[in-house]
Amino acid sequence: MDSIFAALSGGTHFDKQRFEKEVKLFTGASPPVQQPPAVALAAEPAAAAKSGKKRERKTQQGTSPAHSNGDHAVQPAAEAGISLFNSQAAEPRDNGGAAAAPEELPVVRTGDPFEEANVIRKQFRIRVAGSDVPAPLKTFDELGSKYGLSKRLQQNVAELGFSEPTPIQRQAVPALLAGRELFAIAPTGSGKTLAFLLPIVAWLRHQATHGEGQEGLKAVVLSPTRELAAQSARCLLLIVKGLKLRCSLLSRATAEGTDFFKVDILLANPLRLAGLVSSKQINLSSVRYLVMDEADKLFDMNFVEQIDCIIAACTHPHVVRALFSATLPQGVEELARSVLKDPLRVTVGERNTAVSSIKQRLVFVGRESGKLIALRQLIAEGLKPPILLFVSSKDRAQELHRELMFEGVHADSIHADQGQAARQAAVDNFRSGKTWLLIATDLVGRGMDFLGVNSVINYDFPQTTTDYIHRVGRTGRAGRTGEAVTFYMEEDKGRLRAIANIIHAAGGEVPDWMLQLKKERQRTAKSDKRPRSTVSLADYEKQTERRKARLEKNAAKRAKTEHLDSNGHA
Ligand SMILES: Nc1ncnc2c1ncn2[C@@H]1O[C@H](COP(=O)(O)OP(=O)(O)OP(=O)(O)O)[C@@H](O)[C@H]1O
Repeated sequence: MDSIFAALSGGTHFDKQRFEKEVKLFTGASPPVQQPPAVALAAEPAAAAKSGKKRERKTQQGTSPAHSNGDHAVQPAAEAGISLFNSQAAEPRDNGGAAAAPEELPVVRTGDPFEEANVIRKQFRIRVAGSDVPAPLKTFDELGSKYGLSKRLQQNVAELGFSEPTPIQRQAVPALLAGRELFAIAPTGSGKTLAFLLPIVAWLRHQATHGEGQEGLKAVVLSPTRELAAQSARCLLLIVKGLKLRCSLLSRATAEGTDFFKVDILLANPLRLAGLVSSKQINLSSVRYLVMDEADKLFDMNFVEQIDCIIAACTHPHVVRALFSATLPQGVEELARSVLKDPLRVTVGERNTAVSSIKQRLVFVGRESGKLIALRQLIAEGLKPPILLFVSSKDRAQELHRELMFEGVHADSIHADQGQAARQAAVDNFRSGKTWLLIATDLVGRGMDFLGVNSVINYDFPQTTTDYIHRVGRTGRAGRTGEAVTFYMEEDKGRLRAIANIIHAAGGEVPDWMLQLKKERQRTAKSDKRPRSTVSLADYEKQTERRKARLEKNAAKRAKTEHLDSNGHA
C-alpha cells in the first residue's frame, strides 16, 4: 500500500467554512451536549465505597418492589400520553440530545391493558416472544408512578435530556425490572445501554432503600472491549449520581486494588474478569444481574472459555441474565437459550438490519489504488465529518494514517496494537472533536457511541454482514441521520450481494445486478461468519456442541442449588 500512497500527491482538506458547525463541534467551541464525566472516575470510587454503609434506608412513598427475591408486583398502568421515538423511522435530531418530537399514540378505548400494550408494541415495532410479558413503558414518568423508582434516579434520567424511552427501553426496562431473562435485539444506536443500566440501578437502589442490600457484587455488565466497558461506565455514572452506589470499571489497575465485595456494579471485558474468577480474586456468587452487551461477539469462539467461566461463576439462584445486541444470530440464541430460564425475546424492527436513517451506498473503486482517490473525491464532494473510516488491519490503519497526515488531513487511528492509553486518547480526541477523521479497525466497529459521527467509510470491505451493520451503525444514532459509503473492488464481489441486500432492505438504492449476483457468492460471506481462526467448520460445530453441553451442565448444577435454596436446605 505504501507505494500506492506515495505515488499519489495533492492535498485533501476539509472546507472549514462549509462545515462551520462541525468545526465548532470538533474544536469544542460550543459543546452541544453535556459531556459525561471522565471515565477514570468509574475506576474505583473509594469515597462512595466508604459511604456505602450509610445508605439511605428511607422507604419510598407509594413504591412497590419491582424485583425482590423473584416476586414482582406490577401495578395498573398509569394514564399518560405516548410519543413516538421509533428508531426505524426516526426524525433527525440535532446534537442536543433530545429525542424526536412527541406524537400522539392512537387512542385505545377499551381500557384493556393487554390491548394497550399491544398497541404500543405495534407502534414502536417491538416484537416479543415468551410468556407473561410485562407491559412496555409509555413514558419515563412511569418509572416513578408505576415502578416506584427513587426521585433522584428519575431526576438523573430526566437530566439526560431524553424526552421519551426508545423502543428497546420501553420493553427491556420493564422486563428486567420484573426479573426476566432476556434476549434484546435492537438496531445500532437505539439506546440499549440505558435499557440495561437503568433497571440494574433501579433494582440496586430499591434494595438499598429497603434495607435488603446484602454485601457482595450485585451486577456485572460484560462488553467485548475495554473501550466499550468504559463507554457504558460513562452512561452509568450519569444515572447513579447521588445514589451512593459503588461502580467499578475493571482495568489492570482496578483489578489489583479493588475490594470487589464492596462493589455494586462492575463493568468489565470477559478476558480480565474471567482471569480474576479463575484466580479466585473475585466472587460472582452474589451477582443478580449479568448483562452481556454485544452478546453475539461475546458468544463467539474467541471468548468461549471466558464467557462460560463467568456464566458458571454467577451461581445465585435468582441471577437474571440478559443478552443485548443489534445482531443476534440464531445459533447464539439457541446456545444461550439452553441456559436461560424462560427467557423473553424482544426484537425492535427487523432482525439483523441496518438503520434506515443512514444513507448507504456502494462505490466501485476498481483496485486498491482507487481507494485513496475515491476518498479524496468523497471529501471534496462534501462528505460530512466527523468521519469514521474502517480498514481491515492494524497495518493498514497505520499506513493510511501516515498517508493522510502527510496530506494534511486531521486524522488519527485506533487499533489493537496501540497501548491502552493511546487507544483511549484516540477515542477521547474523536469524541471531543479534536480529530476529524478516525481510521479504525473493527476494534471500534461495535457499540462505540461517538458524538455526532456524520459519516462512515468502509475503506476496506467488511468481512461479514454483521460487521457491516455494526460499522455503519456508528453513524445515524439515536434518530440522527448519517451517511455510509462502502468501497468495493472486483475481489469483493463474493460478499457484495449480502451487503447490497442490507442496503436495499434499509431503503437504499443498489443496482439490480448486485441483488441478483449468484447465491454461491453469498455463501462465502455466510461462511465468513464462522470464527475466522484456524478451526474448521466441523471443529467449530463440535466445539459448539461441547460448549452447549458444558453450559447445560452448569445450569443443571445451579438449578439443583436453587431447589435446595427454595427448600431452605442450602
Ligand atoms: N431515550 C433516549 N432518547 C434519545 N436518545 C437516547 C435515549 N436513550 C439513549 N439515547 C442516546 O442514544 C445514543 C445511542 O445509545 P447506545 O450507545 O446505548 O446505543 P446502542 O443501542 O447500544 O447501540 P450499538 O448497538 O451501536 O451499541 C447515545 O448517545 C444515547 O445517549
